[in-house]
Amino acid sequence: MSSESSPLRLPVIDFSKQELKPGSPQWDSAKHQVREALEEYGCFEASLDRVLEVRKAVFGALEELFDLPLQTKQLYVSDKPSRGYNPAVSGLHEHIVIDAANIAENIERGLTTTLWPHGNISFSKTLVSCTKLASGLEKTIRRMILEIFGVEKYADELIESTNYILKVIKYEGSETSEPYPAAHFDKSMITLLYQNEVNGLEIQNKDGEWIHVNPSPNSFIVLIGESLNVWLNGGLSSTFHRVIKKGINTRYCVALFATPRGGYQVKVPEELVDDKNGPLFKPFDYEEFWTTFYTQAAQGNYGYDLKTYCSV
Ligand SMILES: O=C(O)CCC(=O)C(=O)O
Ligand SMILES: [Fe+2]
Repeated sequence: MSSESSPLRLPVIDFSKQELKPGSPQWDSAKHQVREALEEYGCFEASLDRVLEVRKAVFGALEELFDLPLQTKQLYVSDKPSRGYNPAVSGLHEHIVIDAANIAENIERGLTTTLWPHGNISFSKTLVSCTKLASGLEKTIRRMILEIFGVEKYADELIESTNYILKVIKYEGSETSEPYPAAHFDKSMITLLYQNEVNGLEIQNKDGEWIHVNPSPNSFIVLIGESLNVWLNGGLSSTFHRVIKKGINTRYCVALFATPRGGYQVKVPEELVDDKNGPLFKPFDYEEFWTTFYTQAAQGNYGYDLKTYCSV
């Protein structure tokens, strides 16, 4: 297995067309490309021209946010673990995680007025529009994937039981080549990433090669998480990825994790199970998994994964 970054480009699939409606020729063509990209790379770039209208504002807003004094950023707390403000890890990486970010109020009142008590309308508007674009795109992609597996009848139920978690990340300039985060699978169903011009993300293809991702300014990077892998009874691999940021420029990234909502039982559909292929996973509740995850982590087991948690 090579650990070198390869100059390969991820497939780019265009989602900009307004008439992208299920059943239309444009839809079927994009769906076909999604299938091929996932088979080959387990990942792709989804281009959405509308995001260019907010690009400058998004990274301006992130800069404004992370430039706030530490004491101000620390005011944004959450009663759920790993949500809220997380200070710089080894001085290089800090992030803020917002739960149920598709509800505008959680950004407008939950985040913005905590950080700017007198309000900051342009910050809220920018983050809300970016989240709207990303969650809309995620729904389209998820529906296509369900169609590919012939289980689209579950699309509404699955999408309605989604918690969209927004994570905004700053990677400080440094010359280190240590991966952070280290190689991992996301636990989400699908993750969408939108970054500034500073690269660093690498994804591993099915041959074990690390591909250095160099996305276009109008592209979201689409990753498959472990929840979707489990729900499809192992039918789709999740994307193994890491970040190695080189150079002194600051990298900003917006990550939208589409995760199952707590209280919803994620269960492999009966259509994906037959006499030959039994269910590989037991039904699970995403938030209960995290409770076990943190218990394991407290005992020193940091690599506990969702597939281990719910495998039959
Ligand atoms: O910054 C990135 O591009 C990816 C971050 C990531 O993988 C994560 O937060 O799970
Ligand atoms: Fe990740």
